Amino acid sequence: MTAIHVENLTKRFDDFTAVDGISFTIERGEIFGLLGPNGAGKTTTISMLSTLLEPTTGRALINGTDVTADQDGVRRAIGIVFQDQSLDEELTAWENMDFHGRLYRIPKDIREKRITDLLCLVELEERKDSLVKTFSGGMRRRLEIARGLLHEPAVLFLDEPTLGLDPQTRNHLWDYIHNLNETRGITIILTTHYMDEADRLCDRIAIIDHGKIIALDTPDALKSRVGDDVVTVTSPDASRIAREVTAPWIAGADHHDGQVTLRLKEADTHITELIQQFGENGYTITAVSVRKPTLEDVFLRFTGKTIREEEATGPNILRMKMMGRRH
Ligand SMILES: Nc1ncnc2c1ncn2[C@@H]1O[C@H](COP(=O)(O)OP(=O)(O)OP(=O)(O)O)[C@@H](O)[C@H]1O
Repeated sequence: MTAIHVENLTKRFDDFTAVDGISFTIERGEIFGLLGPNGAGKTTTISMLSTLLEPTTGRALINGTDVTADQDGVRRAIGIVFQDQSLDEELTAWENMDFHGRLYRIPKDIREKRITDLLCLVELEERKDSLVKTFSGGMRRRLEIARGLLHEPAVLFLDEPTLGLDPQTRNHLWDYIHNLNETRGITIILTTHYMDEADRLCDRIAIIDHGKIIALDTPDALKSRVGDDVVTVTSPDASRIAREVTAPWIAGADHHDGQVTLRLKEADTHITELIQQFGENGYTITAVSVRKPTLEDVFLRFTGKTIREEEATGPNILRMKMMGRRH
């Protein structure tokens, strides 16, 4: 059964195209990740899917309901947790939940039971009467997730769910999200620019760059598309190495940041031969590391850039500054 169907969805802000004709389908019960650098178009995409922004062109259906034609219908079917915290600091955890439940006109007895259940689910039941302003970042995120689930949505949107949280809290939140999906069968669509988050949580991932989907598949399939092992060489001669080193067992090379990333078939067998070639050609080598491919390599493979280089590009930073965004 299809939970989300997106066809040629596009969003333009004046002459700037933030989301550029993307199409994909998400099945019920999937955890689907939109992965990409800052400014890639992830938030704009889920803002359109959750009716907060009107698409410029294209179509999106949530549980069969069109996001433009029936906004109320879509809003009933979804829960949203956005990057910017939207809890009322001066209210308690319980009051924040209760207020949300009233907005959705959930009858009192059902509302109270669900609030109790959800506060237990996110392990905040003992703090239900504490003011939100006394909560840590992780506790606030958990409360927001609980609140997003109060009207029992079929689809939950999480925009950068662990942004700015410490690694331990991030790990905890991943467990909650996973658990939610397993026990309640909720379809989850999340945006992230953390590779490890996407890898660990998502059934499938769409990698977005400059408003376009550049790859879409399961994390394992994406990594296997990069194929082979990854050898990273740090060297002042990085660009020469990328150009000059060839062998039948080298599947490709990318040069970035004073490093060369070589994709090797069976690195264990060929690494000595490779290092020998470096010596013969007189390259200066500072460090060599060998590992299995990650989603970062997938991004590099499809865009020719690392996600960090992408984040640091001038136009993105300028555009965000002009918009007064916090990134
Ligand atoms: N209201 C707007 N007006 C003009 N440009 C916008 C607007 N909203 C977003 N953009 C631009 O559209 C592009 C995509 O932004 P979006 O927030 O969707 O990216 P993102 O992938 O979610 O990044 P982040 O990780 O920073 O949230 C960015 O270049 C952004 O500056």
